Amino acid sequence: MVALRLYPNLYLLFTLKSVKFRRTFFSPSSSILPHTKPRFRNLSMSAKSIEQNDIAANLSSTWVAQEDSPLSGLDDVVMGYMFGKKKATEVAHSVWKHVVQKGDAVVDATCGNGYDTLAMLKMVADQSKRGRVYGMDVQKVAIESTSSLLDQSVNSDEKELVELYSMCHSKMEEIVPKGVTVRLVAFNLGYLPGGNKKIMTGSKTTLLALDAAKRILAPGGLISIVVYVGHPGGREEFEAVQAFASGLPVGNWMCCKLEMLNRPLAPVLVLLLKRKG
Ligand SMILES: C[S@@+](CC[C@H](N)C(=O)[O-])C[C@H]1O[C@@H](n2cnc3c(N)ncnc32)[C@H](O)[C@@H]1O
Repeated sequence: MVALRLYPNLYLLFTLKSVKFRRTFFSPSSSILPHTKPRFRNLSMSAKSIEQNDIAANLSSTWVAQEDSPLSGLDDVVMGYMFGKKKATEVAHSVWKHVVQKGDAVVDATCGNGYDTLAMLKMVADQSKRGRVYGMDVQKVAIESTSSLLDQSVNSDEKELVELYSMCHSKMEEIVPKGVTVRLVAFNLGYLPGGNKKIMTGSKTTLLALDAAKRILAPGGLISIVVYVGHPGGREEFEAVQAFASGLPVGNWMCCKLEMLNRPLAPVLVLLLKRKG
């Protein structure tokens, strides 16, 4: 039930898009994520303010998944993104949480300062010590930065689950042992924040790495790519990623992107889900 007072078009459009996102991308009937069963406690909303931010706050507090739902939290972060309050990387982390399980092996293809590596480690680490994060970056300084962030943030048992390599991600198959089930390969493209902006990912190696990721990814797994279009070469790289994603066979892959249409320089999140066999 939706109570419309002011800005009815905006309100209604938002609601329909949210439903569409949930039903198409995380359809409970989908074969890729059988453990996802979205159940929503309360779909009723009331617009008490004419301010867009108030509407956003209203929506996020009322349109919530049940705490025991595997999709708990994802709606809020997607709505936060739509209202300019959450970044593409935050949406990416939230999606990862719904795909990655404790004990999984995952790959951080662009470690940078280690924030993604740390987020992945938290998702896979448990008492069993089976989880693994394979992280890589072409820059040694990035690997050092990642290692230092892990030292500050996790205990030595958890850190042991991470393997860091100073190398190009196009060679990821050389470090992930054959037979390991990789649930997530994540790319956060571009240059190292606070580092040398001339050293950045490029279309050619990114495409090679995406091909490698495709080969090592387990059915039901996810390739997540945050693409920055605002720097020189960024738009071309985005187009290469988009062409790669568009060419994946629909029988085996579900591919989508999250893009701000009226902020052409904002990062774009591209998600490639490999269907289960
Ligand atoms: C935007 S940063 C990654 C941010 C990082 N994930 C984080 O959480 O801080 C992009 C990184 O990609 C790295 N990079 C560039 N080309 C690469 C390549 N061919 N293989 C692996 N890493 C690469 C850069 O050195 C840079 O550190």
